[in-house]
Amino acid sequence: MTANRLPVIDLASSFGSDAVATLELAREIDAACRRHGFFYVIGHGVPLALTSHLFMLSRRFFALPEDVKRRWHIDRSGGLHRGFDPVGWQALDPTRPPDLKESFYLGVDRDHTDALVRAGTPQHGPNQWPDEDLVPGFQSTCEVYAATMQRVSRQLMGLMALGLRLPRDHFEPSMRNPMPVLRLLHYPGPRSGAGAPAAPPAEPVPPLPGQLGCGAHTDWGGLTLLAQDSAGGLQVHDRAGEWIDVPPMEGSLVVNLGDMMQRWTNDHYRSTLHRVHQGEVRRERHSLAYFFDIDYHAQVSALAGCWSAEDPPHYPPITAGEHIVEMYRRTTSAPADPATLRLAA
Ligand SMILES: O=C(O)CCC(=O)C(=O)O
Ligand SMILES: [Fe+2]
Repeated sequence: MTANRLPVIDLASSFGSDAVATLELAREIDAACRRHGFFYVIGHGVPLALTSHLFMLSRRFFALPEDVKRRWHIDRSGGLHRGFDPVGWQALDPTRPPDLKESFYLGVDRDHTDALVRAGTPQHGPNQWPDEDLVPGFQSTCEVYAATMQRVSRQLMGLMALGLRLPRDHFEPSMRNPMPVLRLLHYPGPRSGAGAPAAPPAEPVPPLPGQLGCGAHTDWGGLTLLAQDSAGGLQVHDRAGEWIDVPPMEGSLVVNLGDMMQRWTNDHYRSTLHRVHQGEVRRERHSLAYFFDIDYHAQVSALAGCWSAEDPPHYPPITAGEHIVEMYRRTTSAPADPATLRLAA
C-alpha cells in the first residue's frame, strides 16, 4: 500500500472562455484518464456547505433504527434499485463476503407520465424517500446535490471529449436522458453497528474473514464523483498491481471512470479497480458517490480514433443500460420476499 500519487486537477479554467487554458486542462485530464482512471478535482464550483450539509443528513438517516430504515428497503422499489440497502445486500467483489456497508440509492425521480417509464425501461421510475419529519431537508438537499454533480459530470465529459481530440459535445447524444445515481454510503465502525446504537452501546461487529467495506470492483457507467469524509480507506489498484491509498482531501471530489469510458476508448482510458479497505482500524466512514450513468439506450462501442486494424475493438458493442442491469445481477442477492419486508416494517 502506498500513499497518494494521484493527480489533483483544477477545473476552474474550464468554466471561463479561455480556449487555450481549457485545452491544456483537457490534455491534463486525458493523461490522468490513461494513466490512472482516477484523479482528484478542485475548482469544481460545488459549495463546501452543500456537501457538508448532505453528509450531515446522511449521518442522520443512517443513525435511524434499522427497522425504520428498512421501510424504504431497496427490494421495495420493484427492481429499480432505489432506497435503503442494509449491510450484506451487495458483494461488489462476489468472491468475498458481502460488503460491510449500508447505503441509500437515489436516481432520477420519474413518474408514470414519463415516456421511458411508460415504455417499461429498466431502472427508470420513482425514488423512495424517507419521511420528511424523520430527516428534514433530505429530499430537497439530495436533489440539489445531484443537480450540482450532474453539472460537474457534464463538464468533465466535455473535457474528456476534447482530450480525445473530439468535439466538446461529442458525448451529448449519449446523455440526453442519463440515469445518474446518487448513493449515500455508510461504513459502520466496530462499535457503531448498522443503525442507531442500542443502549448499552452495540457490541463490536467483527468482520468476516476477507470482508471489506467495499470489495474490489470497477464502476459501471460513465464517470463517478466521490466526496469522502476524513476516515480514509478508499484504495485504487494501480498499473503496477499495487493498492494505493486515495486519502481524503477536503473540498476535492475524487473522479473515476466507469466501464463505458473504458469501452468507448478501447482500454486507452481506465475503469480502474478500487475498494474500501481500512485494515485493522475500521473507522466509521461516510461517503457520497454520484455515478454519472449515461442513457439507458446509448450504444457504446470503440471510438473511431481508439482502434485500428492492428488493434481492433476489444469489446462487442453494448448498451449502457444492459451493462448496469447485468452488473446489479452479478453483485446483489435476489430480492427479499416482500412478505418478509412487510414484517420488518
Ligand atoms: O465509498 C467509497 O469511497 C467508494 C464507494 C464505491 O466505490 C462505490 O460505491 O462504487
Ligand atoms: Fe466504486
